[in-house]
Amino acid sequence: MDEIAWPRPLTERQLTQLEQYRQLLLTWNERMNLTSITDETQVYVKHFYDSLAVLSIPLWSTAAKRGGQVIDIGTGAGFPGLPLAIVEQGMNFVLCDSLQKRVTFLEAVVQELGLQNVRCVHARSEDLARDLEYRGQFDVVVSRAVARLNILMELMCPFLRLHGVGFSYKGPGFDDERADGMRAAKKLHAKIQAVDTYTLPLDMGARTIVAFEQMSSLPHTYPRKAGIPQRKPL
Ligand SMILES: C[S@@+](CC[C@H](N)C(=O)[O-])C[C@H]1O[C@@H](n2cnc3c(N)ncnc32)[C@H](O)[C@@H]1O
Repeated sequence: MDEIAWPRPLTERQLTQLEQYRQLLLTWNERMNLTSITDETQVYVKHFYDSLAVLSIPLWSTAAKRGGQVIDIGTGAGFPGLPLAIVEQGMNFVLCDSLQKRVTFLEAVVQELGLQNVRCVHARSEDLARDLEYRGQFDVVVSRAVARLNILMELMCPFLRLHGVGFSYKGPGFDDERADGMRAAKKLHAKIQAVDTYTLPLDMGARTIVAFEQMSSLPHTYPRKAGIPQRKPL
């Protein structure tokens, strides 16, 4: 994909791993529902470039310097966590999804690409956040296309260490989520630190990443039981 100016220059090895990933995605997509995007250029732009867009946000580097533990909530076919793990091989990634078949696919990709820095976990994030091996253990939490911000923050914040940073990937229309997101942030002791809107290469649309920081420890009542954050958003 020569025509793409990546958020950071990629090595030949990273480009090869992305291409291997694309091919596995398309092959497995024939027998399970992983993505509706199958055109080569669109996979590169709407999945790979979009996943890596966070690398341009200064808070990513700050959080990465503090420590290298990252979790992706509702990763699906691996976005944004897996392209990030390919590029940030010095950081450790947990990819979490509640659907077993997607986790099986991710494990196959991780093995095929020989990635040493990725662990795949089959769980609902509300349950995983009660496990002390995961709760409050991450410098960075990422998530794309899982829920509205006020719901999502309740799923993401419990994984953050003090001053850890969450990055929520949104479509172009974030404005209607802003007020609800701010209200949820307050209850969760988090602060929205940056809202970064960017345009995908080749005019493939606008996207937004919302970055928030965990300012003090999260009340133990969060997250509420699985399903409640979605039914009764903060
Ligand atoms: C629309 S897909 C998005 C997948 C991927 N993040 C992307 O951007 O392509 C949402 C994914 O979140 C997962 N999911 C939804 N709620 C979840 C929860 N509470 N815990 C873990 N995974 C969840 C679903 O199984 C699904 O794979």
